[in-house]
Parts: sequence; structure tokens; C-alpha cells
Amino acid sequence: MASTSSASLTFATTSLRSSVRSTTPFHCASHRSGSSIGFNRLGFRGVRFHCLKTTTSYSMAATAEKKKRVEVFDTEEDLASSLAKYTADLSDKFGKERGSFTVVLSGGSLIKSLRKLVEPPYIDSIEWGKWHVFWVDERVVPKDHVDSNYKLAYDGFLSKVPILPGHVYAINDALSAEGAAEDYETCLKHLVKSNILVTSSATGFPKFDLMLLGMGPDGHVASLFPGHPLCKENEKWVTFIKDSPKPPPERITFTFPVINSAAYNALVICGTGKAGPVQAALGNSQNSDVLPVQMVSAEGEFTWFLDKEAASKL
Ligand SMILES: O=C(O)[C@H](O)[C@@H](O)[C@H](O)[C@H](O)COP(=O)(O)O
Repeated sequence: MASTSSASLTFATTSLRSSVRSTTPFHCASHRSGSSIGFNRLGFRGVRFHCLKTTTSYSMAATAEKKKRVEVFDTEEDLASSLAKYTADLSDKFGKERGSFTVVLSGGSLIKSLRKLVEPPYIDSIEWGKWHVFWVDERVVPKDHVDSNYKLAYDGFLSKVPILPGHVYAINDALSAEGAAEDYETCLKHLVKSNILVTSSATGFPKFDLMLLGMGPDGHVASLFPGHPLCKENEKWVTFIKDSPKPPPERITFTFPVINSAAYNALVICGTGKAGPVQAALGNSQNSDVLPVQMVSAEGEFTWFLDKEAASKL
């Protein structure tokens, strides 16, 4: 996807040498039963780069991985502008190609970084009716709980755009963590049958159009934490954790095969506190432990949106 900035200049890469409206959610359980619940590392070889006014873009040369880009922004504000355009462009592409756009959200600071989607021009230009919204992970708490990723997204984003209530796939918060994970996976399977979701011909796992991921300071993504056995899950689509090191402890999460089957994956990372794992994934780190963030890929295109603090160790 093209960068938004126009002024370009050469960038010295010595530090990068290393490697380079009523949005009530559709309740998954009610979907099946019909009952209405009412809620309703790159081994960079041959890195190509250019520095734009506010963005530094690195396009990876062809490797085993498909298209990977790393974009570094001077400010989070610039990042948010570019992320909005990126998302709107993909919404347009998939809306035209398939008549729908399946988007997966994370919790955390990502939602704030999506704020420009609810402003002109995107608020008016995006075909919100074609959006289907999912969560890559969710805390097993009531939907109105302060820790709920649904509530975070609803308050900061979904309540401000005309996404159809039936197209917002929240977890069933009446279930246990295990039950909610099973229920969410069943919901996804129904959506595959009804052709709203497609599956990857390469992996057989669901292939979401766009997955918007955050990353924790320990290098976790979704609710897949460093050293946790769930990182190796390769059969389930959705699983659960009861001992999350980041509170709250009980969560459900997409597994890596699902995350990595997405057509487009975007990792949105800001702040100095995250520079270490970013360096481990993109830079010249000696650490041999593989962090979850290093396990992310995409079937189509994988873009890193970094502010300059997050990229400060590259
Ligand atoms: O529910 C969650 O906890 C998230 O989905 C989690 O994976 C989050 O995206 C990262 O921890 C980054 O969060 P921050 O951007 O707030 O650091």
C-alpha cells in the first residue's frame, strides 16, 4: 500500500543495518440458536528503503516470506493517519472484490490508533455496511466490564460508525473461558459455511481480510504469551488461557495458524517500552528465544506500523 507522504529523501540506515449506530454485537451463541441475546525476524537480505517526510518505509526483498513492510512514523498521530488510510483502502478493495470486509481487532492501544477512521473523510467514504468485526483475543469478562476488549472497541470506535449490529462478533460472556473459545470457533465455522468468511486454500484455517494486532512489551500478540504452550497450538482456531500473565487471567485467543492465514496482517506498535521486542523481531538481537511477535506472518501482506520510539533500537 502506498505511503501517504510525498517528500522523499535518502535515509542513512546505519542503525538499521542489522536486518534490515447501534453497534450492538452479534452474539455468537445466539447466531446459532436463533435466540436473541441482545448484544446483538526477519533475515533482511537486500532491504529496500526510503525515508519520507514522516514515514520511513522498508520493503523486504523477496524471501520465503511474502510481502513485508516496516513503516516508521515520527509521531503516533502520523501513524494513526496512515493506519486509517491503509484500513480504508483494504475496506474498499475487499468490499469491491467480495462484497464484504472481515476485520479482526485486538485490545489495548490499537483502538485509539484507529481514531481517524471515525473522522472525515473515512467516516463518510467507508462502506461500513460491508464490515464484519471480530476480536483476535478477548478477556472473559462481561461486555460492560472495564477490561472487556469489546467495550474498549465499542466505546472508542464501533459506537461511532454505522457497522451493522449483526456484523459485530463479540464473545458469549455468559460462558467459561473454554466454552467461550469453543463457541467463538463454532461461530467462525458457521460464517465459513455462509461464505462471509473464507478459508485459506493453503492452510484450511479461516482467512480474515485484515488482522489489526497490537504487541505487549514482552513481545506477546493476541493472548499468546512468550513461552506459553498455546503458542504451539496448531489445530484449534480459537483457544483459551486461564493463566494470562497480563491481567485479567482468563481470555480466549485466535491461534497462530489463524493469525498467519490472514490476507493482511498489520502490527501496530508505539512507545519506547516496546523497542526491545521490535529489535528482537526486526533488528540485530542476540537473543535466541523466539517471541510470539516473531511468529507472526501473513498469507498476503504483513505491515509493521511503528512510531519512532518503538523503532528506536533498530
Ligand atoms: O487484550 C489484550 O490484552 C490484547 O489484545 C493484547 O494482545 C494487546 O493488543 C497487547 O497487549 C498490546 O496492548 P497495548 O497496545 O495496550 O500495549
